[in-house]
Amino acid sequence: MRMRIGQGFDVHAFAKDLPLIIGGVSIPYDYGLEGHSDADVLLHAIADACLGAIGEGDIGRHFPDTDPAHAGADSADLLKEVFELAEHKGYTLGNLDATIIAQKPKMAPYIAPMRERIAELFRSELSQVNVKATTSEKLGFTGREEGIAAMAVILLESK
Ligand SMILES: Nc1ccn([C@@H]2O[C@H](COP(=O)(O)O)[C@@H](O)[C@H]2O)c(=O)n1
Ligand SMILES: C[C@@]1(CO)OP(=O)(O)OP(=O)(O)OC[C@H]1O
Repeated sequence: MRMRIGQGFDVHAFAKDLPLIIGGVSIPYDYGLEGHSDADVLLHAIADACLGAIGEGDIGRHFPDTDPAHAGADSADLLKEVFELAEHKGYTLGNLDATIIAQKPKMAPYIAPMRERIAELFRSELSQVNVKATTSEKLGFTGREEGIAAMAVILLESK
């Protein structure tokens, strides 16, 4: 069996009057995240991890933020395309683990639906996907509630 590991990291800034979508799940909150796409910071970190594992660069290379075609894109569609690239190379998901770094809002109620959505996008079992959240104890840009960061590690397997 061949195994490939990848890691990803992403940050988006909060802005008023935008929807907050993380891990493909809409979270009711006073602020959303700014971006060229729907700014789903978690799915972007996971997409970068997946692209890293297959040696295919990063999300900005595949979906440039200068391309109007991706304006307001649903990041689930972008991640689906990224994983299809991995599938074409013969890979399936081994497992993935991700962390959302956010002072607010509380992610705990949304972790289960995020895992379900991500497992669905990777055509995998729930047990292969783990999502965590942490504050940064009020330190740094996440602590000042200026934005949200996410990181992900992925293991892809091929027979
Ligand atoms: N935005 C967040 C941040 C954290 N959590 C949950 O709270 C636990 C404690 O967080 P600390 O940063 O104080 O260690 C953490 O383990 C998460 O379960 C959360 O739901 N949403
Ligand atoms: C996803 C893309 C493309 O719409 O735009 P953003 O939503 O700004 O997100 P980012 O994490 O900067 O990654 C790459 C982009 O090209």
